[in-house]
Amino acid sequence: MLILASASPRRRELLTQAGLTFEVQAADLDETPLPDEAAAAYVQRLAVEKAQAVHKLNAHRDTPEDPLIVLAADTTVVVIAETDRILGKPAHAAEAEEMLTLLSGRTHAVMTGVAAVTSQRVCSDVEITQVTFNLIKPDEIAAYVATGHPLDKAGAYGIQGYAARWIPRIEGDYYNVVGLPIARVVALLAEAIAPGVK
Ligand SMILES: Cc1cn([C@H]2C[C@H](O)[C@@H](COP(=O)(O)OP(=O)(O)OP(=O)(O)O)O2)c(=O)[nH]c1=O
Repeated sequence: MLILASASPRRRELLTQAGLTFEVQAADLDETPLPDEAAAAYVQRLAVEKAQAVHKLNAHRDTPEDPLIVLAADTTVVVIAETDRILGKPAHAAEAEEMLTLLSGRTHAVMTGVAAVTSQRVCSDVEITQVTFNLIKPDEIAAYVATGHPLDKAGAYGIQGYAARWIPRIEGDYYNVVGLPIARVVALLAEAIAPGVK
């Protein structure tokens, strides 16, 4: 039995699109980075913690005939400078405007940590996609933030929506930017169920 430990409608859609059958049960965790935690380590740790929390709550449903496997992910936008700047979901409109101003006219990394947890093992990984933004005018940023769409998204934008008009290229997995690197997830699930079998 597969459980997706996520409240994200995008993750649900992508997993369905890839042909998997699953239940959904969101994990509720403190998402504060540890002091000096690198971005890749942070998203991987959160994905593992989400999957482990939901696995624990459902451990009684794990049987040899139908082993329980819990999948979780965490996506963050990272502006690489002297120190990584981690952009999670904006807390309010002013923070969304600040994030989009920072992303305007530069390339950033979108990192998604993914984890698959069974009673036997914890498998996890990080997928990274580089996303390039054109320069965005301040009035365009204000209008986009006013739509409300940036507020539930890491880095204050959704590549799958209106913001696509500012993104001339990406390098890497598109689905990773939307929140779930499908090909990586399918490989991770296979590894969690039967390690070493390709
Ligand atoms: C950069 C980007 C992020 N996002 C979304 C994906 C994630 O839903 C969200 C990042 O927040 P997350 O904390 O990774 O996920 P979540 O809180 O929505 O769901 P859960 O923790 O329960 O799994 O931002 C987009 O939809 N499009 C984008 O282009």
